[in-house]
Amino acid sequence: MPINCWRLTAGVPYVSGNGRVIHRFTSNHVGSVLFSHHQNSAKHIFSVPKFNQSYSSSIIEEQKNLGVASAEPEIFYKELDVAVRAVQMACSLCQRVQDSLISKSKDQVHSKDDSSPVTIADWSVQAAISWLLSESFGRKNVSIVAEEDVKKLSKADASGLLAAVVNTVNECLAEAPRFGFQGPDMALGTSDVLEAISHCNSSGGPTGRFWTLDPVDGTLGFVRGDQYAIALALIEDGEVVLGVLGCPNYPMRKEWLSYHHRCHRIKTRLTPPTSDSWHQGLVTYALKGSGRAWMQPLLHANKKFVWPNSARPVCVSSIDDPALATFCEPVEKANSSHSFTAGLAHTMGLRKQPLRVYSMVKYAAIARGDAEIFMKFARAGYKEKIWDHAAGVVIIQEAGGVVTDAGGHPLDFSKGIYLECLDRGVIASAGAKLHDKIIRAVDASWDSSSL
Ligand SMILES: Nc1ncnc2c1ncn2[C@@H]1O[C@H](COP(=O)(O)O)[C@@H](OP(=O)(O)O)[C@H]1O
Ligand SMILES: [Mg+2]
Repeated sequence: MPINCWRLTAGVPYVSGNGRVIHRFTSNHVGSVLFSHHQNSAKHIFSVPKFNQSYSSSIIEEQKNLGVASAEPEIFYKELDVAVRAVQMACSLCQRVQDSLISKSKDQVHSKDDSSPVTIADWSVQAAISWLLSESFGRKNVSIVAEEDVKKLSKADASGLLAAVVNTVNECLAEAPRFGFQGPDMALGTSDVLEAISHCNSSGGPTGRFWTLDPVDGTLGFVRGDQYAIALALIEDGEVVLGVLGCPNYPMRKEWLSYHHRCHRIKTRLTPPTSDSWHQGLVTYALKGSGRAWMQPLLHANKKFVWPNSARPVCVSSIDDPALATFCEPVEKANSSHSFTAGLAHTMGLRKQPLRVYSMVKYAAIARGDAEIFMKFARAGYKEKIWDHAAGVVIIQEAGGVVTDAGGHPLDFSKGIYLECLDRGVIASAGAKLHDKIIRAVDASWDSSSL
């Protein structure tokens, strides 16, 4: 018998120190733990982390009340709980940095070796989430594939930048108790922050459990004061088992998605927020196999996070007539061919203007029913990264939608950091009928395209 399984007995609840039921194993769970390769998962669940357990138990109860999960995905409740609260914290961090970018100077935007933009928010979110996951589950149990590394931060001339990152991480972690985490005993030092960022150096693969993190997806949108997302997913044996997307500027009304963020702010002022605080930003999430996806508003300043934090289920659109459907795509034509999608739209009879939005907010838009189709066709040779899709894929699927490559195959998260073998592009849609039409249209147009 694998270590740590001695506590497992079918049907017997594990009761936390405060007497609340944390986890009730069914015989299936015993089986899945005993016979999976992940003996650590038992330890993972039963170890007493440096983490407020009342949140763990309350998510289970609240999620059951909300009907989020049937029996099977129960095993990932704690991971989901931690992931949602960590992404909430990251949203708060990013909002502060974006506000300062907009109101102060643009010299806070830096270039990576590949010339793509990066800001202190990218490194700070990666450090903060890495630290929170390690504190919650134990450092050696946490493997993360993430976008940023410390190359630029470690250069001799980057001391100011590094100090700003350390400061931002500590500001964020100072808020940990509000989100149900125990913060660090004392402020993290430079080496702690660099270590937390570098810890995200997993390269994924077909077996085992690892997180994917895009700390600021759509950095271009972020620095332009527009849409961006924080994307965290958990992958086990190549399958995405949970996804969380923080969308701090996701507007209440879908029409506002295509406006510049400044315009959205003006609109928000014109239409005052309602009492349930959905006016700006949300976190959307799903557990694989639960048949439900959820969204909840960002936590208001000074409020304490309490599940379910006004969560509501989200569902894809029921529109299956292309003439009524909206498709969304990247803002930058360098990231996806606008001319190819315009041709597809024409072939399929899509009449509406495309909704062009930065980042994985597009996945949230499909899951919430604000648009029916998302298409991305990158230039030949570009390899999609797993952190740019994992969280969004499971959220759309659990909200009732479909995500495949252009050949109709599921995206394969088991091949390392890239979506290797991706056939031409990524397609997400609200349902099978629309999906089939897109795939047929791609087949009909591909050979005459320049892609
Ligand atoms: N040439 C390219 N082709 C396709 N995708 C690209 C690209 N260059 C960057 N990207 C990816 O597109 C993401 C932005 O998505 P979108 O274009 O939908 O806003 C980027 O995420 P980051 O901003 O996290 O680097 C990056 O991963
Ligand atoms: Mg990205």
